[in-house]
Amino acid sequence: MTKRSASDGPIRVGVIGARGRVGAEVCLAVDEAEDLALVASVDEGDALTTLTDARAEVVVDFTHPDVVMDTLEFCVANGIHAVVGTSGFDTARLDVLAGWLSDKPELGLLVAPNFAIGAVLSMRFAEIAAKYYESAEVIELHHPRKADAPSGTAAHTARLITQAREAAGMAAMPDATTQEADGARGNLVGDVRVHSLRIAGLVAHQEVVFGTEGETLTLRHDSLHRKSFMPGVLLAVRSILDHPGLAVGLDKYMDL
Ligand SMILES: NC(=O)C1=CN([C@@H]2O[C@H](COP(=O)(O)OP(=O)(O)OC[C@H]3O[C@@H](n4cnc5c(N)ncnc54)[C@H](OP(=O)(O)O)[C@@H]3O)[C@@H](O)[C@H]2O)C=CC1
Ligand SMILES: O=C(O)C1=N[C@H](C(=O)O)C[C@H](O)C1
Repeated sequence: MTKRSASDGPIRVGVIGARGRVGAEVCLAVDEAEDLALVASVDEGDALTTLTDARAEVVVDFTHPDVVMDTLEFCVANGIHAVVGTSGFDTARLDVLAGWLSDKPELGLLVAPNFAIGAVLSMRFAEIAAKYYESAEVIELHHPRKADAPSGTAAHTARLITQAREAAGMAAMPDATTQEADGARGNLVGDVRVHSLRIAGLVAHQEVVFGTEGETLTLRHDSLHRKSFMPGVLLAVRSILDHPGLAVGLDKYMDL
């Protein structure tokens, strides 16, 4: 793959999930950006060859956890960089992606649990705070049409906190619960309890609650509109050509 230069013109972008809640916003944002060209809009029922026919250089995927892996296999096989917002990535899936990329080291593949800049910062702040507090739990609140629980952002946040606590050699969190109704204490991701709310009228929100003797710290982020994800998506599309390999989290493309 030869290096791209400014004289090559706008970056050719394909959007997958283009008629969805987030994908439709991505199409608008790409269309409005002078340095980007929306060359393909793909949704359920459309052939992925639409992307290769349109010579897309970068795809942005906001679809569904059940379909995203097949799409990414197609992109990697066809040398298309991928910016992925779709949730549902666990370690096993990330390992599969890394395996595919081993034959295509020049390709960039970003899996970002959340593109809102405040959410990225909030995850970083949670990672920093983790070693100072005995207790930490995550509450994520989303619109009721969301397919997956817990959210990708909450799972990623919980893993970051778990890793930071492990690195600091912290003891288990205090919790005297011995009798528990199913789900009452949430879902355990790593060492962290995650509680998922689905409420009509909401978009995407998260609180991370830390506590220790005599004080608590609450980190809260609110996406009030899906436009909140667009600056991060555009940053990723513009950066991915210079970031070969698999990256998890938009922070990998930021100066954090
Ligand atoms: N990382 C981030 O910052 C964010 C991530 N997300 C994640 O993005 C994903 C999409 O969210 P959202 O936009 O709300 O969901 P939507 O259901 O509104 O959009 C998904 C779109 O993908 C389409 N689709 C389904 N299957 C395919 C397929 N095989 N090929 C192409 N398109 C397909 C759907 O079509 P149809 O409706 O006909 O099935 C729909 O138009 C979710 O996993 C969500 O968690 C959401 C917001 C931010
Ligand atoms: O489905 C959503 O809406 C969102 N999904 C992502 C997630 O699972 O974390 C990102 C954001 O929370 C919105």
